[in-house]
Amino acid sequence: SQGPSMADKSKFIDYIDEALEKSKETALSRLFFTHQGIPYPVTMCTLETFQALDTFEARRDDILLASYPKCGSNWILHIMSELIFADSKKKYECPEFPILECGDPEKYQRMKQFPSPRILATHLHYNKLPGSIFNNKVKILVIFRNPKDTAVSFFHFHNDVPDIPSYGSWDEFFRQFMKGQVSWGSYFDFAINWNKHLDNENVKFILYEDLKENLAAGIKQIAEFFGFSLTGEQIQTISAQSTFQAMRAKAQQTHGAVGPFLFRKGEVGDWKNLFNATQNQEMDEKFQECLAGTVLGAKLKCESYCQ
Ligand SMILES: Nc1ncnc2c1ncn2[C@@H]1O[C@H](COP(=O)(O)O)[C@@H](OP(=O)(O)O)[C@H]1O
Ligand SMILES: CCc1ccc(OS(=O)(=O)O)cc1
Repeated sequence: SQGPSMADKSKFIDYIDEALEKSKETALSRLFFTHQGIPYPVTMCTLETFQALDTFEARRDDILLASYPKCGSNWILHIMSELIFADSKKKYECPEFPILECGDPEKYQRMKQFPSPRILATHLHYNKLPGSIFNNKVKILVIFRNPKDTAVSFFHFHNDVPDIPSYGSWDEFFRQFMKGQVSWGSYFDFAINWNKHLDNENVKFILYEDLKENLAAGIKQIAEFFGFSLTGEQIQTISAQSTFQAMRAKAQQTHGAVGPFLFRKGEVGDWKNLFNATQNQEMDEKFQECLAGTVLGAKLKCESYCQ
């Protein structure tokens, strides 16, 4: 690849290896701690880091990628680093674990030294982001995926990665997902919260399923939003390097032991393999209750992807 070499993600791999090591000793019943009403995994987040997050100093040219877990954050991270490489010819180094709220409390001090543009990923609800993001008018790309495939991907992540605490069954995971008793809380609360801000001038929405349908078109939109001017050929090159197959082939090299699980199947509609009719109806009703008639409800195109 001529790109920013995800092979140089050693910080990512180190951090994940450490989290997996902690996970080995963590039973599911002890996985979460609650902060401001939201459960987070103790293997990834700490109270001290949340407190330090208030001191994080955003920059106008930071790139914030916001998503609920399993909506494709590693995909978008890769695309962004390729875009930066194409624009600047400088390899994007990933100097910290990219999820803003994960890591040790000193990371925000270290981040002051990193060159712009910095790519920050987050699973936080809009109203939990540090104020400096808004004060500095950081551009935010929000990635959503239909809730049914998101739940199925989340379940597999827990139950397939050997060191991550498993759920007793899909039915058990589904119950907890619907109650919001999973890492980073309820998909639907996350969605309701972000829905109110999708029209903000610094916020751009992108749908996982749309990217799957037309990757080049999605990458072009992302490039335009962040002000990168790329040729059609550059967009095509990045598309070819960002397909599921291309990323999965390098997953171990780029993301370490967890790589093949982070790039598991990459399909739309996998939910049909696990949802039963009752679960399907329950999620449809929850969707209606939380998102019917909203901007986000329409943008998720559930009539195409969740029915
Ligand atoms: N290039 C790509 N194309 C399509 N899906 C991708 C992808 N890269 C990652 N994904 C999918 O995004 C999900 C992980 O999201 P995250 O990066 O936020 O943890 C996984 O879904 P599946 O478990 O359904 O395969 C993964 O396969
Ligand atoms: C161990 C629980 C866990 C860890 C990481 C998660 O999200 S992400 O893969 O880092 O996006 C979710 C749950």
